[in-house]
Amino acid sequence: MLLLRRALPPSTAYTTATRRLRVPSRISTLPHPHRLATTSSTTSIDPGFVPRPSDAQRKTIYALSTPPGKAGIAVVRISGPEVLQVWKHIVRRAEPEPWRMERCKIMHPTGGNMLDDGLAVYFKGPKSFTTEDVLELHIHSGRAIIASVLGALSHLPFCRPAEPGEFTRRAFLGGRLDLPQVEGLKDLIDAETEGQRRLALEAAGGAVSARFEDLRTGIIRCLAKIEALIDFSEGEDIEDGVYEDARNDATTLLATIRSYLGDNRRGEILRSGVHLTIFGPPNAGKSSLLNFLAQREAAIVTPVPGTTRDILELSLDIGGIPVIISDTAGLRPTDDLVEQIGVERARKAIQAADIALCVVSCEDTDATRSLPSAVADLVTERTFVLFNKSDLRPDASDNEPNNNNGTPTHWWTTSLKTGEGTAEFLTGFAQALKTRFDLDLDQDSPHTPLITHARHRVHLESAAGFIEAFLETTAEDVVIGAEELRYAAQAVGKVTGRIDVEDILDSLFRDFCIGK
Ligand SMILES: Nc1nc2c(ncn2[C@@H]2O[C@H](COP(=O)(O)OP(=O)(O)OP(=O)(O)O)[C@@H](O)[C@H]2O)c(=O)[nH]1
Ligand SMILES: [K+]
Ligand SMILES: [Mg+2]
Repeated sequence: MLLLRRALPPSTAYTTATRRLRVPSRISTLPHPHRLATTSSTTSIDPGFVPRPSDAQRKTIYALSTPPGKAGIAVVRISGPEVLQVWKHIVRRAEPEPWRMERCKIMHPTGGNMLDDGLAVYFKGPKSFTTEDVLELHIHSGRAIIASVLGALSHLPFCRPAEPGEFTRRAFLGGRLDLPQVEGLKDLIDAETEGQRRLALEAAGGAVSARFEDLRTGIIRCLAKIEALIDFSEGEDIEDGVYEDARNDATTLLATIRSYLGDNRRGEILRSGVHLTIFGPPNAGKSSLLNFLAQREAAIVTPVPGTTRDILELSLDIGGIPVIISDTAGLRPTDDLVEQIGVERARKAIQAADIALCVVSCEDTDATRSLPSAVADLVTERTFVLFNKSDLRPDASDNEPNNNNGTPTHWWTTSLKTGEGTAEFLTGFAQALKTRFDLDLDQDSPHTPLITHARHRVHLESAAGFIEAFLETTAEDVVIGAEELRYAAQAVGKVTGRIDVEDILDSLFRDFCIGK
């Protein structure tokens, strides 16, 4: 069978028979050589696809949408088909005017007692967050009030408490949000730095999805050309050069995907944080540096070499960039079993880091600034160097560090004891990180990284693989070529959660310029 040529993940398996039913009739009446070739018994449903439950199965859900505790207001959100019933039972008024805040008494549905004096707003579906009818109750935020309102809702048989993330899930299922927007929304709530906020806002607003969708449509356009060649042989009913056109399109698309993938993981790093490992010989001042950056006594600092054993990890905001810093044991040969384990862990942490900062005491280096042998070999193009304890060697030069392997690196000189050079180090280091990861947070960068989750990278890599496979086929293999493109489109579609190639293919096919 033709499709066995490449091992395909089961999720991309495709039922050609069902697919073909939706191709426009004037085309499907023609012979399809690949109809026989690509029949498969597996279904085309992606494991990530969640069928939309019917309204009958869908209960009305409620939850407190603000953090619990004492505050000015709390918002209880209710979503589902019975929202107007909820209104009737606990606000006890005529039907609400949609999207208008109303002052109201919130009543217990069975007893006659009033629970709070608050505000309510009704969002009529589909113009709501979940696309269902939504009611928001703005009440005073206090434990007893919140408990009484949630308790009252639990008395309504058609309501149940929402599961974690269920409002957003319904927004996704209702088509209000696609997957990058859901991810963006979560990242936005989790954002702790300016860079994270901007990146997440872009995703939540749909700009990221639009770029993935452009890519997917581009692949499908290319596929439409190949499909046309299958249905009409070139030169007969169809313009010349269509095959070449499709190949050129595919080459451009591949270059675009490659450019997205070759982003040094900027988006993922900006979202989840730069992993920075501090390393160096014992007593260089590594833990002192961690404490200086954290502005608190997070790590134990003593004059005893070998003080730090375990890795100590902290998350910090350095110039708008989230940085996860690891302080490690000083590197030296040792007979102490515990210290040996610490040194081993330090080496692993250096390897795993996005960036390493090698701290060396000015006392441990000479006028040529040769790095001690224990650390010189660990310097790579991802390493920055800090010469510390400049107060102990006022005569120290300011030469570039010499690691004997010629790797150029950024370096600074400080005294963490007197504070000399620390301000320059801080600004220089933040700038070096921005440059390193191409994170220009000060301007509205036109080249915001596209990939912010490992999931995006996996699907784009797989799409690139399929397009490459298409480019390896020849004009005689158009049937296989079309399948490769179809898989490529599906791989990109998995990023946004849209995997149905046929909808778009059909419409493109209809517009496709076929000779009269
Ligand atoms: N004179 C001077 N002493 C410093 C400076 N920075 C740190 N120290 C001292 O150097 C000693 C070692 O500092 P640590 O921060 O514990 O060094 P470390 O590299 O973490 O050491 P280990 O964890 O043992 O590998 C402490 O007594 C610090 O107070 C500096 O700039 N000048
Ligand atoms: K020490
Ligand atoms: Mg230490």
